[in-house]
Amino acid sequence: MRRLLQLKEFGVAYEGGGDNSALALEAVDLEIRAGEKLALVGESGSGKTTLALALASLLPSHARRFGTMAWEASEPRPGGDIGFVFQDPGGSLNPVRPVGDTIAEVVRIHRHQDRRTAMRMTLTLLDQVRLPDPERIARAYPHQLSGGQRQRVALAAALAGDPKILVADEPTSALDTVVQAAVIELIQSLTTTAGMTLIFISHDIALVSEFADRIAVFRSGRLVEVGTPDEIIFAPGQAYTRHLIEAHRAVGF
Ligand SMILES: Nc1ncnc2c1ncn2[C@@H]1O[C@H](COP(=O)(O)OP(=O)(O)OP(=O)(O)O)[C@@H](O)[C@H]1O
Repeated sequence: MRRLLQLKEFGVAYEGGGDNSALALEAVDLEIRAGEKLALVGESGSGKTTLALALASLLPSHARRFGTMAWEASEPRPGGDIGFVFQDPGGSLNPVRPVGDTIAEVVRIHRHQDRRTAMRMTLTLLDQVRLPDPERIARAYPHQLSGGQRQRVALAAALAGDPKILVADEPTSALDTVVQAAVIELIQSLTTTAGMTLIFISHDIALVSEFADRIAVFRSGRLVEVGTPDEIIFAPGQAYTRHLIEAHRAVGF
């Protein structure tokens, strides 16, 4: 697989008041490959979201980056080259606009289309994320949709810019198990078909081992280990990874 990006000694610190400059990521060496499904796992606060935001150049202004992040091609544009799906789909949908308008705006801006074409492409996107009756969904406001429908709409909005990379940050943790499985299957098949790189953030190592090409395990801002699901699940090299797996076995994995 072609290399997309190389991180070397990469880190991020959020600068607070006084000496409170907290290291959210530290000394990360990681290669990301074009078209792979890379899962970032680790407990809350381990730096997964910080890494995703850094990749998309979306870190807040009080964050300081160090080390190197070298893209093979030109640095991607957030919203266009990189699409984001968050845990709470409400965050990427405007509560006072029909969802179709939100998606169509992304199509207009990033695919340079006129209004009419953008709306037609929006209906196609809603169909691709397997929402029945796209016309009706496009006219709906976010609060009129179920959690699973909202997450599919958020996925359509993330795909609207025709991204090369899709970052999904705990996209299913607010959904029930059945809907969760369907949304994951959808993300997986859409990214595979499009040859898109998927960066999937989760604290659930069992969940990601079902579909990821590689799993990167983070703890306290450091990359603990990275490998294929077989390597990570059946031959973890680090005690922390074993602990994450045991924690899942304890609840029936
Ligand atoms: N905007 C911010 N300003 C200051 N500190 C932050 C900010 N965002 C994150 N942090 C801190 O950086 C560290 C890493 O947080 P991050 O959100 O990247 O972790 P995470 O692994 O994605 O966690 P979670 O699974 O809970 O989303 C944490 O200590 C967090 O408190």
